[in-house]
Amino acid sequence: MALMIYSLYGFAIFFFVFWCAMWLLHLIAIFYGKYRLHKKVEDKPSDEAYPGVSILKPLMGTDPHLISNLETFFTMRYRAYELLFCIEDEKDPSIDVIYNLIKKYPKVATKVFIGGSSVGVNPKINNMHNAYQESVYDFILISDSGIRMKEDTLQDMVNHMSERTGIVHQMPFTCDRNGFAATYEKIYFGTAQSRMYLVADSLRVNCHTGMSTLMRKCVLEELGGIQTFGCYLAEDFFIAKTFIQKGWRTAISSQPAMQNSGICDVRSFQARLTRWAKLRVTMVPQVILLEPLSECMVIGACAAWAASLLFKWEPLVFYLIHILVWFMCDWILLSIVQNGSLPFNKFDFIVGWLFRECSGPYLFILAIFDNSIKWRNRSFRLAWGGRAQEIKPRIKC
Ligand SMILES: CCCCCCCC/C=C\CCCCCCCC(=O)N[C@@H](CO)[C@H](O)/C=C/CCCCCCCCCCCCC
Ligand SMILES: O=c1ccn([C@@H]2O[C@H](COP(=O)(O)OP(=O)(O)O[C@H]3OC[C@@H](O)[C@H](O)[C@H]3O)[C@@H](O)[C@H]2O)c(=O)[nH]1
Repeated sequence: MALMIYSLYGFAIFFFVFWCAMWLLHLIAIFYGKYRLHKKVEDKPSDEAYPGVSILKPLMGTDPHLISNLETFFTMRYRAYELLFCIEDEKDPSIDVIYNLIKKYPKVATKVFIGGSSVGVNPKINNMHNAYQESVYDFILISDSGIRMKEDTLQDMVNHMSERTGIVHQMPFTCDRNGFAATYEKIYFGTAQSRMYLVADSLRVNCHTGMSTLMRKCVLEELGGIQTFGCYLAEDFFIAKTFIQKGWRTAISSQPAMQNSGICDVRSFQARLTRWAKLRVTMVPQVILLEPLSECMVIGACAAWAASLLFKWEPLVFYLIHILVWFMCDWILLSIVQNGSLPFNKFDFIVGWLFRECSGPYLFILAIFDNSIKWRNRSFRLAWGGRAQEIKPRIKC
């Protein structure tokens, strides 16, 4: 009996301390976000201070926004860069889009690589490998198909590349788009994910997401090139992990990554979140406990129970106040990340936020109990540690 009482009190203290720590994370994210994001992009004294950058654009299929997203790479204000388009399938409709843009902007240095190679399991690495080998500059920017750049985004990223920094990445966020799915995506990236991303970056914890990331090529070369990471689906996490082990720093840039895919629906976004959660679970198994506990609805319920046991506080009142204050912190953080007016009103935010908060733990549970992953047109099985194996690999002619 005594053991049971001690255990109950032990759990209650653990939940209450975890709950307090989550408020600390909220505060760190808000202050760090305000300090770090959306700073004016400074000009270095001379143009020569800006190194050349080889930009790898892995493409697969088109969407209604692809042409305008890609066009932003042709109109960047940056001294020396080359655009290396990578397409695996020679019948891919994105090829026409690229050639039209190349015709429109003949002064921009571009190359097109069709066919990919087979250096590992990760199809994005396979797609980019030939372009990586042909890249001529000392810095590599890997940029996913749905990313939009401002004129000064590349300059902003390079400005954050200090002597000790090996990787500068953009914190994932989204462009303004219409509809509930777009609201849901913006709320997810601007609240739950930004909170962890900003805290992780401020504490120098590896949170590198590879959708828009600038790297030193010499370090990649020392590690054997991008093909070294082809055995992982989450190549981004392992690249940053290895850079850090070699003594390099990673940093986020001041502008977040503006994702602007023309395909925006709740189901495919949830499939993407579940895929990412599966990757995190196999790479860092501690998240099986940490992630659900860091969710508003879950930690709120645990802390309400703990507070009623430890301090005899009314649990329902505690829970409702907890949700309200969490909601307000998220609104503040989202406003900081957006840095301007939001494309939806407060009612849309309430609905989108409640949907995100209630569905988050459910999606995570789905991810834990299934180690198979579908990414675009391929399926994989994940093993502990993060290595992946393709299920029924497609035969390439
Ligand atoms: C009181 C402590 C609470 C700690 C809660 C920890 C919850 C950790 C959750 C997320 C960490 C940030 C993840 C951001 C990236 C998410 C997107 C993603 O999954 N991208 C993958 C695909 O591109 C990519 O491969 C993943 C990269 C990062 C993986 C990070 C693993 C989690 C590390 C957790 C360590 C604790 C962090 C504590 C920070 C306060
Ligand atoms: O089979 C594929 C799949 C994807 N890709 C390319 O890889 C990029 C990212 O693909 P998606 O948008 O489907 O996927 P995500 O946004 O979820 O990717 C993210 O998660 C997994 C990590 O490995 C990636 O680095 C990260 O960008 C795109 O540019 C896409 O064209 C391929 O080239 N081949």
